[in-house]
Amino acid sequence: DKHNSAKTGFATRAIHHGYDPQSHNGALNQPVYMSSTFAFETAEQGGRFFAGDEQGFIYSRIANPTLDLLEKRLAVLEGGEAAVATASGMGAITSVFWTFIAPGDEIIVDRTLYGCTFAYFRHGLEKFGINHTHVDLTDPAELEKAISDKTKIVYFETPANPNMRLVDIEAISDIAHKHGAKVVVDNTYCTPYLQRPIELGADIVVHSATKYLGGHGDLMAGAVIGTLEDMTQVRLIGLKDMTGAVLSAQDANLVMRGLKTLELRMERHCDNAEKIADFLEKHPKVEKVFYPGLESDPHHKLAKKQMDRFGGMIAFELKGGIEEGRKLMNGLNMITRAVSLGDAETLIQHPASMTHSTYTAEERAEYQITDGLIRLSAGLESIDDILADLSNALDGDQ
Ligand SMILES: C/C=C(/N=C/c1c(COP(=O)(O)O)cnc(C)c1O)C(=O)O
Repeated sequence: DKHNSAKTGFATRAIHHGYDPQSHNGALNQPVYMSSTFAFETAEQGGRFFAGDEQGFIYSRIANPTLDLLEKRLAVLEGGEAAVATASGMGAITSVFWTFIAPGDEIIVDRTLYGCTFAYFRHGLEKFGINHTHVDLTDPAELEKAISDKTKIVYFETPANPNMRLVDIEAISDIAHKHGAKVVVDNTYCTPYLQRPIELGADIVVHSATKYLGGHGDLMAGAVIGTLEDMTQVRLIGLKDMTGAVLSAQDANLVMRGLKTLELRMERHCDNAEKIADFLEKHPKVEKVFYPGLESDPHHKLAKKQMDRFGGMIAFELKGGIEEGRKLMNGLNMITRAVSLGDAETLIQHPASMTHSTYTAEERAEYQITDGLIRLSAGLESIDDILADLSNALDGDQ
């Protein structure tokens, strides 16, 4: 229909792509197919669907019409050919690796990863004889040194959760492709509104749609975007047989509702984060702020090159380390002490003891996740209220 073209604007595609109300009794909102299985017209048709000789819905662990529309939208927004929706971000990540990796394969992963992704490599894949090497991918020369023709996948987040380090997607992809490795980028922190790794050379993008894409803290979901060939394998091997991490039709519908305001929300997340980062950088009790939008940030130049704006995530350290950090977090009234990110509510947490507690203290030190680091997800509240809450917690009499 008229909105299938990738040439329309981001918000138009997020709202209209792949759906024509006239094909659904005029229903403006897409129907939610709460159906686990699908009827075949004839026994022969069922056989043709299973054999792949004819396209049709069989069973919702394989595909579902509601998920199909979400997947079409995510693919067109990320600039990929196809997508697979999953029940969580970890479901997306593990479905990719279980599809493409076998014992003896080598993978190269960045030093800084979300805690459970780190645990999957360190305590999961290692049990199955997959050799993974942590490389500081913020320096492409380090990848050049570590990669070999046995390397199957190069994996990273940019900006990295939680310390906001950036990886040059184009430079890393060039090196990885010289050795025949697939580049998998976790684009959760940016969303395709701010950054499109496939346009920069990545092969596969994964998301925790639990975060900005859903955007209202009311669902768990994930997504994988890439070529039709790769996504067909992720669907039929990784998702169908290896993880079963199937997203419900109801939550797929909620993710699509989130997508309709993604452009609006990311603009406000960025507006608020820029003001918060500026406030923190100027505050006498703050030791260091990690935000790619700050001129002082070592990754600022790369951020301007590969990100359209600088995102809603901030990391910072107070003078006096985690003791002062805990006092700050406990002194907040509106800003919420909670893990996760990308919600309408501004969230604050302590990675070393929470989202990244899967690392040992030595690993955290080695992978630049300091004990004093605080992570803040800038929400959509009125900025004056956010700054007043932070200011009171920093300076107020506690
Ligand atoms: C509590 C969860 C946090 N993060 C999660 C996360 C996942 C995993 O996504 P599910 O939680 O499985 O949807 C994947 N990729 C990235 C960059 C993430 O931040 C958190 O950091 O606060």
